[in-house]
Amino acid sequence: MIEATLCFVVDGDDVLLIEKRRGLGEGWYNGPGGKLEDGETLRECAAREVREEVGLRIPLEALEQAGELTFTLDGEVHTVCHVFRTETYDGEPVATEEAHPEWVPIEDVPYDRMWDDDRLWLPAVLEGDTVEGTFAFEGGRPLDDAEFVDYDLERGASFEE
Ligand SMILES: COc1nc(N)nc2c1ncn2[C@H]1C[C@H](O)[C@@H](COP(=O)(O)OP(=O)(O)OP(=O)(O)O)O1
Repeated sequence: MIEATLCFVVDGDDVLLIEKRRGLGEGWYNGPGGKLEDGETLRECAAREVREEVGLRIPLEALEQAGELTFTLDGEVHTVCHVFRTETYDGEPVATEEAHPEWVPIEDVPYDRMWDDDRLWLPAVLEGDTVEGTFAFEGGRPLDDAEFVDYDLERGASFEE
C-alpha cells in the first residue's frame, strides 16, 4: 500500500495545479504531491513535494488537512492519499522535470484532464470543506489505466493530527 499526499495551494480565486510530466498520472492535471518517505510526517511530505515539484515553500503549520482518500484497485487498497489545502506560500511556481505548474481559476478546473475521482471531492476541498472517501478502480495495474467504478464520499470529515 502506498501512502501519499496532495497539496492544493489557493490564491484568491485561483488554485495551483500541475501537469504531471512523469510517473503515475503522467499528462494529467493534479495538485503537487507524491509518496510519503520514511520518517516523514504527512505535512513534511506535502511541503517537500510542493517544494520539489514546483519550487514553492509552505510553512508546515499553514497546511490544512482537507481530505483522506483511499483508492482501491481490484478490491485491494492501492493508495491512501492525504489531501492538504493552503493559502500561504512563499516564492513563484517554477516548472521542473516532474511538473508543469499552472494557476487555474477554481471555476475552470479541468476535470476532464484529471483523475476521474477528482470531480467528486476536489470541489469540496477548494470550497474549504473536508472530505473522506473511498474510490474503487478495476482492471489491473497501473492504476492510471484502470477503470473508475464506484465510490463512497463524506463531507465534513475530521482528522487526527
Ligand atoms: C486514483 O486517483 C487519484 N487521484 C488523484 N487526484 N491523485 C492521485 C490518485 N492516485 C494517486 N494520486 C496521487 C498521489 C500522489 O500525490 C501522486 C502520485 O505520486 P508519484 O507516484 O508520482 O509520487 P512521487 O513520490 O512524486 O514519485 P517519484 O517516485 O517519481 O518521486 O498522484
